[in-house]
Amino acid sequence: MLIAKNLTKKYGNHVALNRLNLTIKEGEIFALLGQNGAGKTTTINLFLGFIQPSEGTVSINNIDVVENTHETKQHLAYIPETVMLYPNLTGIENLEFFSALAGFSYSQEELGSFLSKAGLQKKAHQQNLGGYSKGMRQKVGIAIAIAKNAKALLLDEPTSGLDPKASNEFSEILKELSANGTAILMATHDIFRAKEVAHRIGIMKEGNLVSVIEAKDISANELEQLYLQTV
Ligand SMILES: Nc1ncnc2c1ncn2[C@@H]1O[C@H](COP(=O)(O)OP(=O)(O)OP(=O)(O)O)[C@@H](O)[C@H]1O
Repeated sequence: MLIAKNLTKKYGNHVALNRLNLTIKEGEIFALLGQNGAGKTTTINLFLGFIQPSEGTVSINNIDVVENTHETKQHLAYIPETVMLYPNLTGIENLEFFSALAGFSYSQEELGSFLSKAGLQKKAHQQNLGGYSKGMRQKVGIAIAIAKNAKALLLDEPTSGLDPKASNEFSEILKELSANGTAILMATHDIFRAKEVAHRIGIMKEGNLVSVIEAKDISANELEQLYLQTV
């Protein structure tokens, strides 16, 4: 569970995030939409403990991120726009390395099964990351989340630059993770993907979460109209 209470981030006089109140429950996918500079990445970085709040609190599974950054990181997986992995290691070696960093030791069979669950074709497991497409790298990122048994997954524009098929596959994997109880927060510019994958959608403007919609209550076209009227 991800909780922000009155979460605020200021840079000097500039309010990047203003009194955000948000709870994302186990198994829920929440998509954040908003123009450049609206505060989406700031929100994600606060949950990650990369930056400190100016006011308010942020917690993961009821553990305060500021007070226990190290502990909350163990519950988290993070997929940025470009997943940073070692180009000279294979998919399975990268997964082994990042699982070990998180304190997990898995057999080659287990590591392979996580990569397969994340949708990576078997023949790619033993290939160097340097030759992977963006979609394949994202899948290794997902496999790391599975290997860590992450309770929360944070994604910053994960489907930007993915082709429609890769993007669709990625959405399906996110749905599977949510069905297994992972709380997912995803910042995106892709309105249609947000509608397709998320349970709830928030629209941010100038640091404020101005609208929260249940995805099932709105069509993709209505969401686009609402977005354009809001931002
Ligand atoms: N380190 C920083 N110093 C000063 N201002 C910052 C800093 N980081 C972010 N900001 C400001 O905070 C605001 C929110 O930025 P943020 O990156 O969260 O937006 P975003 O919604 O993720 O945008 P994008 O869609 O471009 O990724 C912006 O006005 C940005 O200029």
